[in-house]
Amino acid sequence: MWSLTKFVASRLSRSRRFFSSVIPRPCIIQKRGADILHDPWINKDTGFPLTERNRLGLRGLLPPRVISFEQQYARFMESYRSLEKNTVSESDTSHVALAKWRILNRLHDRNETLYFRVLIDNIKDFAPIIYTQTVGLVCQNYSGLFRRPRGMYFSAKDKGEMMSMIYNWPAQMVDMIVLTDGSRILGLGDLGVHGIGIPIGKLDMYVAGAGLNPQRILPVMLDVGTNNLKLIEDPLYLGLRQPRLEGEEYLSTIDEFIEAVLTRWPKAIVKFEDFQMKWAFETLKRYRERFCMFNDDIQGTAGVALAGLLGTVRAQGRSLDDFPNQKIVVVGAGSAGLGVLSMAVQAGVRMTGNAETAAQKFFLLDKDGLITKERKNLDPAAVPFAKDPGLIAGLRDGGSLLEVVKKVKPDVLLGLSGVGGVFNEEVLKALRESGSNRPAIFAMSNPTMNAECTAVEAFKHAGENIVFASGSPFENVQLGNGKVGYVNQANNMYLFPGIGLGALLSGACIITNDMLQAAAECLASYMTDQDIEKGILYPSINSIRDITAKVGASVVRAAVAEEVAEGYGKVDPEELAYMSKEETVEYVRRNMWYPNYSPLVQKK
Ligand SMILES: NC(=O)c1ccc[n+]([C@@H]2O[C@H](COP(=O)([O-])OP(=O)(O)OC[C@H]3O[C@@H](n4cnc5c(N)ncnc54)[C@H](O)[C@@H]3O)[C@@H](O)[C@H]2O)c1
Ligand SMILES: O=C(O)C[C@H](O)C(=O)O
Ligand SMILES: [Mg+2]
Repeated sequence: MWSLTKFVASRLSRSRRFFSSVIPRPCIIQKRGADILHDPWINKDTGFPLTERNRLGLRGLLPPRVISFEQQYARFMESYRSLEKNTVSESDTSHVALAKWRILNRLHDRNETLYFRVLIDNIKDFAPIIYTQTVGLVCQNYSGLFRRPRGMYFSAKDKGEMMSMIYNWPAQMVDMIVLTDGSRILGLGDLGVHGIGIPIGKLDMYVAGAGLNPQRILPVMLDVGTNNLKLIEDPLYLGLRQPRLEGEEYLSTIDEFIEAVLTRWPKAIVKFEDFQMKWAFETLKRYRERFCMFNDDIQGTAGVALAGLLGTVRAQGRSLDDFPNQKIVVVGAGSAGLGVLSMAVQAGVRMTGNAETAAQKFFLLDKDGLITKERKNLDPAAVPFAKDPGLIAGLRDGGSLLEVVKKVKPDVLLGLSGVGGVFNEEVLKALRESGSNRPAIFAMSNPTMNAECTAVEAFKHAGENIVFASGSPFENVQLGNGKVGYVNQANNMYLFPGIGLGALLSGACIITNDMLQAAAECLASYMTDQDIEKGILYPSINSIRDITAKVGASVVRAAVAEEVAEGYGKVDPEELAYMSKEETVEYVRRNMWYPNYSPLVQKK
């Protein structure tokens, strides 16, 4: 029972926590001298004050002048901006993007505090470089760019050794692991060990967007081989040059890794990222009831898309209850497309109470065209969305996207196919004729070249009245006469930070559908009617910490309501349950790490 004494004690302990987060906490270290300068977690470069230089054996190892954090920051930004200015006329955009990534990565390797501060303050400019889209290019060129390892690598050759290997990670605690096997990196296919760039980029977004402590995150590559022949034949390829493990061999390798992780850090959250569809679904089914994990491509994407679809209904001037009447054509029946449809159906069922009709207005296509009940060898996950061919006259199994758009006359066209340009001029013009008062286009495939269409193409061919969202960033489109076609970035980056932080701070033992649903609904309700009328479905990424505080709090509250919250640190589930909505947001906000130089104290 919740007692008054406990209540007062909890308030006191909360205020103690509050004060301790304002006064910089000392960081206890065991290193000394040059070792400190080579450790990006604690290095301050020329920012070490003289007292610390004396105490830590740094005197003489640095130029004599002490440069303040603000000066270091300004100096970095100046060199970054001058690179930008000097390359503005270069036609090779990928060369410029990689140069920008390199300059940020060098800082990341040297001084994490400064790196994360510049990232947080300039997230809108830097997210497209350290995350989607440049991260795709980085993965494609990984062997050439590799200088210094980051994260951990477990391979098929490490079977039997993973339990001891996990103890090689230098940090005592890990809160969040992002794991990939490199088999479906963005829309770029199997990139093998080069896919490590994705967990690194995602975790950078966790630190910037959710305030996870960078000393408690771990990017992991599970190298089970690659089926990309070009990589296997490349003598400089850094991964295993063998075909991917399959079947039981594959699953037992993942099992071994998971067991090792949970033995060392039983409360770590594991986010699965960019696994090919069969393993994405299989591992989610295998693990989701056993420990705190989620699949970002299936579940994070679904929440962001659902928030955008609900925003679209509002942008069309309809009531939210009208959502189940939206005709939605989804192109791509993979992990992301099926994840989106499943969550949209769950939302429809909640609104109508009718499971039979909830999927009726949703149409699904894969590389072989429209999926109907006549489809042979249909993946079980796609079965609920297979249409009766007689539903609309002229619809047939394998029907092309153009045929489907002409016959169905959808309100929404949503692409998660990984194929650039499939929303071509004809398709977009057919959507314009659909009769929807404000059709929406979600070209969600990444990176930019894999987007189903560009923003300019969408506004040009489907009309100026559309709502547009893409997975990778595009500039807003100038429509003439001062009118602007707004571009939204429908990317799971809006939700995974909040899902992860909410799971961590509630101490959830698993991540439930209700927690994911709460996250999506929170994001959907973030936007004002004025923004939505303009076609703005998602907030600016500049507000990512505020979004994450609210999303994270809704995840915490859902975890408590479902009784899967076990508490975090000294905050027990009862205390979580007692918090009001606002207090929960405050609790999440207060637990976000923020980059400041801490006084370093050497352990004797
Ligand atoms: N914006 C986001 O937040 C987000 C999130 C997850 C995935 N994605 C992107 O979505 C894409 C797909 O990811 P996934 O995990 O579902 O991949 P997947 O490989 O599991 O599925 C791809 C699907 O597209 C279908 N397809 C291929 N060519 C097609 C064509 N010409 N027409 C219609 N369908 C076609 C395939 O049959 C398959 O069903 C990737 O580009 C990925 O980057 C974006
Ligand atoms: O990585 C992204 O930008 C989103 C998504 O997880 C993807 O796989 O494309
Ligand atoms: Mg992904």
